Amino acid sequence: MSYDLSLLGWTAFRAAELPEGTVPARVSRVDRGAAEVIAADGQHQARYTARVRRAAAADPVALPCVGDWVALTWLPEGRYELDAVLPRTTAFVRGGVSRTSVGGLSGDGQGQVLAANVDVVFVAEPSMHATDFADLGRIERLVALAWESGGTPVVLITKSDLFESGLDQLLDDVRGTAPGVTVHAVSSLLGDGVRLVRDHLEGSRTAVILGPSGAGKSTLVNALADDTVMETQQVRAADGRGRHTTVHRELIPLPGGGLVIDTPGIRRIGLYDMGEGVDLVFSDIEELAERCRFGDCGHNGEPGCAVLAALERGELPERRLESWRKLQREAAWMASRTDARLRKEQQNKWKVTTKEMRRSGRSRP
Ligand SMILES: Nc1nc2c(ncn2[C@@H]2O[C@H](COP(=O)(O)OP(=O)(O)OP(=O)(O)O)[C@@H](O)[C@H]2O)c(=O)[nH]1
Ligand SMILES: [Zn+2]
Repeated sequence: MSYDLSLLGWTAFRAAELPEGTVPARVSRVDRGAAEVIAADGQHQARYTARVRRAAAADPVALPCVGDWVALTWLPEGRYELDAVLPRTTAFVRGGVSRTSVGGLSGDGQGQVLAANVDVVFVAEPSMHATDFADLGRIERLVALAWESGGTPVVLITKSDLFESGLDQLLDDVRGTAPGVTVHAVSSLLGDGVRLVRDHLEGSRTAVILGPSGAGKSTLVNALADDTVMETQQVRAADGRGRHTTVHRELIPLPGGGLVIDTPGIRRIGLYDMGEGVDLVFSDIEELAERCRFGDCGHNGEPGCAVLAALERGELPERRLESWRKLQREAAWMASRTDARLRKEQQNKWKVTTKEMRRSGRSRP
């Protein structure tokens, strides 16, 4: 079995970063100490070299993850080893690392990368969920997370067939919630909008689908694949003892081109790590805030507050201001945690430096 890597998203840009004498491959799944990879000559299980293990011990962000492009080296005994993770263009990180670490493979020693090199982030929110309508607050949060990853968010209002009338009104509200983000209505059941979704994957782009349980994510992947990938992805593979174990495929190539990454971690991803993502989602409020009389206006009744004025004029929904406040608090809390860690790291670094100086007989400058 051979693979055309360009269909998996391999580009000349990435090829330029491949170390000489190594073979490129994309990670389709990770296990402890090894990854399943797809190379041009087929699928392999590749163990990590000492170099990769050392880097990961120093910072878990350096661990290979689903979607990574990696460099393999061929061993004389006839198997590949995974020797390097190529720079990531985007990354979903759990645990307090921001975009600055993407590509540089450096973090604060706490992060874990859930998926890498994701181009498109579909935020799936059902038009109706049990007896509730689409949750605009959840869309805001997931769109913020999408921006934070470095990928491009696209909001999908799923199960659009459950909405009789008023779908256009709902889509308008959603567009107001996520300025500058493409919004589609999708019904996998009727096939409505599925082509629009597929168009975002043109050029072998990689996507994830975020959204609550029951949003119709699996059904959508099936619709994209024109068959039941999600059922058939429970492929049975013989393990070393000849037993059959169920292997869940996490990097799913679609027949029409493009890939979807679907891992338990990505399914559970919630509200970690929002910094600049919040500002992008709430660009309307940020713009208003710039017109407040005081630069440090808290929008709590200060004179000349443009935010509250917009609220009074009915131009800014109360709900939206409240979600913004909530996200601001969460982002501040996340930042305080990260700052505490950074301070500690700085201290440790300083300790090492002074120790080295003492050893070399120099005193502090
Ligand atoms: N009416 C309607 N129902 C749908 C549609 N898409 C999915 N469903 C139904 O919604 C339910 C949940 O769909 P799933 O695809 O399993 O949802 P999911 O997001 O993958 O859920 P988790 O696996 O729990 O994360 C199933 O009963 C589907 O049949 C749709 O377009 N319209
Ligand atoms: Zn104000």
